[in-house]
Amino acid sequence: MLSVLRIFFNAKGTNSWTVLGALVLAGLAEGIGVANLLPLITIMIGADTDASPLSRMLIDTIEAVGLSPEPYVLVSLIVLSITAKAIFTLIAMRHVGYAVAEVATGLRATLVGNLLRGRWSYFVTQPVGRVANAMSNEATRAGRAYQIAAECIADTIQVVVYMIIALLVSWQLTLLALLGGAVVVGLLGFLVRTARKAGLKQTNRTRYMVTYLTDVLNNMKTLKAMARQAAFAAYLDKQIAGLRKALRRQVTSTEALKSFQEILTTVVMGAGLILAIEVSAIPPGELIVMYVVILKLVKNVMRMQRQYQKAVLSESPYHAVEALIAESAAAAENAHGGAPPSFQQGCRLSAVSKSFGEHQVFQNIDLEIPRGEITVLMGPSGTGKTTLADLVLGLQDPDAGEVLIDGTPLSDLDLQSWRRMIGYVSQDLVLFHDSVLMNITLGDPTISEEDVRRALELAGATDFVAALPEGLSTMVGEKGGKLSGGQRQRITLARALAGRPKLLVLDEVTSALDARSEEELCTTLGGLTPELTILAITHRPQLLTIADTVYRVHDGQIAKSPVTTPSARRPGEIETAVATQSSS
Ligand SMILES: Nc1ncnc2c1ncn2[C@@H]1O[C@H](COP(=O)(O)OP(=O)(O)OP(=O)(O)O)[C@@H](O)[C@H]1O
Repeated sequence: MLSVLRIFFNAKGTNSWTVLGALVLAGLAEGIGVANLLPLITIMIGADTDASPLSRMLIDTIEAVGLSPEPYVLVSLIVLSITAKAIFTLIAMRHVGYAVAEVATGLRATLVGNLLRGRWSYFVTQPVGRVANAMSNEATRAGRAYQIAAECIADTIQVVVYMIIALLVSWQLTLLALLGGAVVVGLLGFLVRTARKAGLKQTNRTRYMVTYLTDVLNNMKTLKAMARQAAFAAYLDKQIAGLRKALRRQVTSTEALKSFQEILTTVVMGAGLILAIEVSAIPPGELIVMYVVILKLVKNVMRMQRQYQKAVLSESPYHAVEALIAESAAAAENAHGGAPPSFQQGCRLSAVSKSFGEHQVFQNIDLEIPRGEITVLMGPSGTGKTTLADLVLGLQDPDAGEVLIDGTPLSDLDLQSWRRMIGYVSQDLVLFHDSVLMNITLGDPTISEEDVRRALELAGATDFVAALPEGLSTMVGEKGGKLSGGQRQRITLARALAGRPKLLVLDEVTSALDARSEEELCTTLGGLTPELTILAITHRPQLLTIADTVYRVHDGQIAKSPVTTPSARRPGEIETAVATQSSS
């Protein structure tokens, strides 16, 4: 029950105290209505109204407000009370309705915010499918969990109200009824536990399945090309079978609870009635009212248990989203200073060391990226070139040493402003499933169509974009699948240039281009300096022809490669440099 209360009171964007207040008022109103049945029935059967303390108390109250305890007064009171109960319940559930939407959207908004603020190192450990599942399926179920928690609490309040009324009529019979109820609840408790397990299984299986499916879809071309779908399909079938079993268990356990409750309640109530008639000396009027009250009480206890079963069934998605929110909040990017960045001299890495776990990528390295020049990083695969770029972008933090921008540590600068000064082309040629235009502006309203056309021109993409069926509005397909690798590369370069950056960071920007396009692009890039500063990572020789400085990354160290500036370059120098790096 604690977990249900936690969901009810902790869910953000809800007005749980108002809901609780309205539910308590609804419970009280219903209590007054039902309690008035006692004097009504007592009068109707001509029994002594003084026989029960509750009956006497109600009649005294009615007389104290100047009314007489006539049947029409009592019936009117019952009608008024039940109407009030319905209105208060409606008020509570209207709030719950709003809250359900708030919980589902609030969880999503918090999760998105946390993920966007998260460290890159955290993000790369997160399967996309897990996040997608949390955003869609789990958040929706979590919103519903709030509603069920509220309904469960409403039922609990009603149980308490009926218990008080029953106690006022006969505490002995009430205790007997509660004992019977507790036996039924206890006997059927295993069905609640089964439902909880089935709910958890559904949540976990769905998460695994969506995560796995996302990976399969991302790699569909490779799987199809080599006809390797069979193993993946078998794994998915297994997960689907597990999910089917969990869903079947949920329905079976909820239906079984309902049916067993009905049987056991009838037995307990029957036994209780016989006991009351045979053993107790309760007057008939009171006995009828008592039966009505206790029947209601037991029914409410049973409904409360069914509602509780539903609540535990739906608590796992709520907790799953909460766990992801807490995890992503803890993985927020380190707080940086708020100093505005400038880029007049350039960027420098000073005595930087960086490890991933036990694996030391760099130890005490220095690197200069002077403003207005082209700095190229080369070296064998896996030696840390991308990690170096990530340090400059602030996506990774150094373990020791500093990244300095115009002499100021990056940790003192406003990181977002620094990144707004950068144009970045990543190694992955993945585009958004959207138009060419959207893929270039990334939704930034400050980038004009003029900026886009200029960027396309610089990236050598104007002609092929113009030839697309709908030009800039052409949809590029999933991950840009309707474009060739080279075309995607030009779009990503245009995207990097569209925001008129001060520093361009290019990770293997020519890898998908043919020799002629690569040469053309290098000429274009050479022409962008000195207005623009370029840090480029490459395995290919062409970029070296325009480089001012070439660094070779190797064995945790970085060294200036003996390649001179373009103007002083000797024949064969580039070929030697490339041969040295690929032989490492
Ligand atoms: N987030 C990470 N967690 C753990 N290890 C990582 C992470 N990122 C990179 N590495 C490791 O750090 C090393 C350097 O990786 P990096 O991607 O920087 O190499 P690279 O020189 O750019 O390689 P390539 O030329 O193949 O792109 C590799 O051994 C890699 O496995």
